[in-house]
Amino acid sequence: MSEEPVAPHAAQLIDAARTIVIKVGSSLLVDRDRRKVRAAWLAALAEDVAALRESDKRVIVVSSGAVALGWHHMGIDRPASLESKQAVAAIGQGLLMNAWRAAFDPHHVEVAQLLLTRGDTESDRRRANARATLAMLLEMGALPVINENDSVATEELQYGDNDQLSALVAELAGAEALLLLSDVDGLYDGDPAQPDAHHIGHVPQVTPEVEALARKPLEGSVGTGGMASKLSAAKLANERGCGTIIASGRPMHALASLRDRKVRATVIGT
Ligand SMILES: Nc1ncnc2c1ncn2[C@@H]1O[C@H](COP(=O)(O)OP(=O)(O)O)[C@@H](O)[C@H]1O
Ligand SMILES: N[C@@H](CCC(=O)OP(=O)(O)O)C(=O)O
Repeated sequence: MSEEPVAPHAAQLIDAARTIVIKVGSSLLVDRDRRKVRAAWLAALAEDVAALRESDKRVIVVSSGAVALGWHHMGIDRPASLESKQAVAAIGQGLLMNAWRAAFDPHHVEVAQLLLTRGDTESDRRRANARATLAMLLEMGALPVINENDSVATEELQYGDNDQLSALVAELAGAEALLLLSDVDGLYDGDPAQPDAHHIGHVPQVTPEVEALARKPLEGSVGTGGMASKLSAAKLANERGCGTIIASGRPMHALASLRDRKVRATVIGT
């Protein structure tokens, strides 16, 4: 008699990994009403990341938020053109790094900004450079906080969104786990806002049927790409042997709760 396979929990993937990439979306970092960083939330995440590092894991952060922070800071409407997004990103990126630095200061962790464009991971020479810098930062004990170089990346140089970037960073770093912290606790078989939608705990492989579950991003959301881009990032990471977790970063200490198996998530590709 064959036994039903037990779905792996996200905590297992994190425990087994030596290197973990954590992607934080704009919707988590930016308080839209107060038009600034959710500092208390970020401080709680920093505490969890510091604990993860203490358990001998190498951690890399991919952080969104430059565009949303820049635009909120300037008190303007959401920018529509590429140039205006690039301009507000140049304002927001500094604010974003200030927030990460303030959050990690109590833990005596140096944060290191790394801004990448598509060209940095497409050419062999530049990929090798980025990989070497990343390895050196980790050796120094710094916490790399990576974002797309929004202010210079024109369309042909763009990754498009940070979900894709985080999968490429996972490859650069040889990570075994990619954690996509979002405003939703994983993949659903329908609109997650509807009570009849079911949570999917484990996706062994991103097939076209799985991809078809992703719905269009909501009007007015600060995130980019929605669930479709998370699934495509997961597929890319899986192809490189890196398991992916989509989890909610909404609650305080979301990472610790995940490690303690107090919350659910979607594990993809293991
Ligand atoms: N099948 C689905 N399951 C879960 N969430 C989905 C699905 N389809 C679309 N979504 C949407 O994807 C959103 C997460 O993506 P996004 O807004 O880009 O967040 P982030 O800022 O974290 O990158 C969720 O808020 C949810 O509304
Ligand atoms: N590089 C952009 C983020 C783009 C992006 O993918 O945003 P999100 O969907 O919130 O992860 C920024 O810092 O604003």
